[in-house]
Amino acid sequence: MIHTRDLACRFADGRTLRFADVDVPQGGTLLLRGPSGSGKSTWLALAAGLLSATGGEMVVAGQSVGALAPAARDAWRARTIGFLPQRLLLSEALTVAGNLGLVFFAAGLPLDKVAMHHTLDALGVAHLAARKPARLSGGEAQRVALARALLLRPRVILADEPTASLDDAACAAALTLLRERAQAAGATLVIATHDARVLQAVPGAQVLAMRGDA
Ligand SMILES: Nc1ncnc2c1ncn2[C@@H]1O[C@H](COP(=O)(O)OP(=O)(O)OP(=O)(O)O)[C@@H](O)[C@H]1O
Repeated sequence: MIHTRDLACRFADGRTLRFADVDVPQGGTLLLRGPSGSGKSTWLALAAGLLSATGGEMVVAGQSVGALAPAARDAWRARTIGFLPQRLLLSEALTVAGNLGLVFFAAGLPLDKVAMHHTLDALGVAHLAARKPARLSGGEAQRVALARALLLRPRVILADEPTASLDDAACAAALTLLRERAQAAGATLVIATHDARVLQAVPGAQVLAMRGDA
């Protein structure tokens, strides 16, 4: 679940973004919509505890994010949030398995090779475990990044522009995959997008429309 009240973020230069309240039940889907610069990435960073709100409250998976001390926030994020960034940020120096292994390291958990295999297998990419990211297709790399986001069964999945630069067929496939996997895990799904196709492809989702009134 995600719940916000009077959420605001003031930057060092004095500009302030204010966000409308949301109440998303566990397992629900929220679309963050708005033009470039309207605050979608900022909202995601607040939800992940990567940025601190300067006003209001944000509760994610039962935790008031602002109430966590920085070190506790890192551990909480690693165990609670699955992040699918726009640029997938796979380490080119590591294999697919190595990239997934970093998730356990970040969460302070022992490596679980069985969970890694199951998660990759559920996304149809277990056979790529020994490959380096440079040898993956765009679609394969996105599945690997999604596997990395889902690995610890996060309560919340944050996806930043997951359909940017995808053609219509790939866009539909990516959204179906994202929703299916979120549903299977019972995770709350947040998709930040300015892609009009996403709104049609995710009927019934809550929408937070941002105007960018910084
Ligand atoms: N550190 C910062 N200091 C000052 N202003 C900032 C800072 N970070 C972001 N902003 C401003 O806040 C606004 C929202 O930025 P944000 O990246 O959240 O928008 P966005 O909707 O994700 O954009 P895009 O779709 O282009 O990624 C923009 O006007 C941006 O310039």
